[in-house]
Amino acid sequence: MKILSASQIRELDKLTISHKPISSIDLMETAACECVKWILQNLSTQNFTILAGRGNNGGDGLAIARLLHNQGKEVEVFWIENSPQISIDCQINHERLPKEIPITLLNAQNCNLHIPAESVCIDAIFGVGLSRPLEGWLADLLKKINNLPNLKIAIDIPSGMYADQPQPAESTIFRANYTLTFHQAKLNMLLPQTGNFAGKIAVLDIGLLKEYEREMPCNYFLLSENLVKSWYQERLPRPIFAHKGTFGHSLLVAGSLGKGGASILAAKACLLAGTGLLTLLVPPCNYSPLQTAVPEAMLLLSSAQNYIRNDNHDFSSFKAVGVGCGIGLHEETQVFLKNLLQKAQAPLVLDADALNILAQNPDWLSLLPVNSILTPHPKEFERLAGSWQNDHEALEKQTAFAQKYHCFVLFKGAYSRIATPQGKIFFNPTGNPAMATGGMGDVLAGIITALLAQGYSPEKALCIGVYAHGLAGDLAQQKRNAIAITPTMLLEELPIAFAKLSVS
Ligand SMILES: NC(=O)C1=CN([C@@H]2O[C@H](COP(=O)(O)OP(=O)(O)OC[C@H]3O[C@@H](n4cnc5c(N)ncnc54)[C@H](OP(=O)(O)O)[C@@H]3O)[C@@H](O)[C@H]2O)[C@@H](O)CC1
Ligand SMILES: Nc1ncnc2c1ncn2[C@@H]1O[C@H](COP(=O)(O)OP(=O)(O)O)[C@@H](O)[C@H]1O
Ligand SMILES: [K+]
Repeated sequence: MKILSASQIRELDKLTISHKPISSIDLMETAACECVKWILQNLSTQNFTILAGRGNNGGDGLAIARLLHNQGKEVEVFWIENSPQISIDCQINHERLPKEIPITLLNAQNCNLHIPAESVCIDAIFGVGLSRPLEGWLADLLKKINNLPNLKIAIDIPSGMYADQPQPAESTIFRANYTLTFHQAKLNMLLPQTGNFAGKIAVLDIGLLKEYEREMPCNYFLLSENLVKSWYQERLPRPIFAHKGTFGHSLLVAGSLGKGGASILAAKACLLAGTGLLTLLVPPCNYSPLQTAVPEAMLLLSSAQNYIRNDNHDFSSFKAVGVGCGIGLHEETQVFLKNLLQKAQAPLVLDADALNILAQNPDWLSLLPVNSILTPHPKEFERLAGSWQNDHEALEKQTAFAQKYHCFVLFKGAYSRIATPQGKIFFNPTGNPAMATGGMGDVLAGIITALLAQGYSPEKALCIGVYAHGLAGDLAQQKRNAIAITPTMLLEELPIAFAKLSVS
């Protein structure tokens, strides 16, 4: 699914209104109905406080107030005089508001509000029409509301957040628990500096015409379950006469003294993600735990006791190579990596210390085989590509890096994003904060390597792997409503995540 800019969304709104038999006021009604449907399905609360502006986002808010009132909910409205202009559809919805709903006008002179603690606070002040940062009494009002303990829901986008522009530092933004957004998530909701303000995102379909969307140029996409399923199922069902050789032989180069766990996690993930055969190149110090924890894996041993060195092993039979989890930065390990980059015949996944070694030897980036996959977390990416002032600059750096070195760059975190050498960015919707525990990335590197070994293209292996990893993380988190999950808990759910992707 495309992540359009605010101006493209407005254009799509207009095209829908002019080509579909629907007026703008009816489109607003649809949007409000979808919000109310979501609220009734997800919350049992009786009281609602609506903060409405004077643009179309405010119009949505006033329509939501009416529809909630019609459902027997206790509703009160604060109408915020942010501008002398009132949009036509907002005015119509103001006139449609039942008299029983108390409405208070808030402006610079009168900006006191009291919201009962049990009331859900709905933000319909500004939508994608925000044209400048919030200032003065409006900014103060939002700060005051942000400090209240009430459950908060933003309509379309939290007020004060730009949809797709760099957010000025120190901006005041409504801090939502949930954002009910129309048609698609907006770019800034998926980026670390602004995304926290959106809370959990629910995308509501309001029937904007998809055929016009197809024509709109766009480099940003959100991975959808359907797309990932269709890619994953390209190599399913497994043939009846399949054998272990059918699904590729993976090599994982992982581990060092004190980091043997990384190789175990990556190895287990690689096996569960379906590699036919697995070999690990490890230092002898990790030998016994690995043989015990992962008896399915074959081992090649480094000639150095505690780290990996360049021993001129023959890697020609491997279909995919994952390198980096827990390998450390020993100079001989660095020589090994350089040699691997020069001789690699199979697609490569570079994670963790393989990336840190590259950051220490930037000349070697030119040795990266075309279409290699790099999986940095933000700190690792900063070491590779330099620091950034804001999320949009980080996005540009990620895109430029992938294009310059003709590689795939996964920038990990919430809404992990994948940059392709062609300049596209895919955001991943699965995963959750309970996954912020050490070793999660090792599991992911093992999964992606296994998918490459099975013959998926680097782009598809990466997208499927990231989506399935997050899905397994969601299943593990939901099972126990856990605040934190371990990589081992995620591994238990991995077969279920892949099973979900196997059915249409
Ligand atoms: N048919 C449709 O199109 C549909 C649209 N839908 C809804 O419309 C929303 C977009 O509506 P919108 O374009 O009217 O803009 P909106 O965000 O309400 O605000 C504009 C107003 O705010 C003002 N303003 C801006 N910044 C300000 C600031 N910092 N401080 C103070 N004022 C500021 C600005 O004033 P101005 O910049 O002109 O001074 C103007 O008055 C969209 O998010 C969705 O919720 C749905 O109903 C589906 C159908
Ligand atoms: N808040 C979050 N939401 C979604 N996914 C997360 C979150 N925090 C961490 N993850 C995922 O967990 C993994 C962490 O990887 P990484 O930082 O490399 O871990 P490690 O180096 O400990 O193995 C990434 O795939 C990341 O996307
Ligand atoms: K809003």
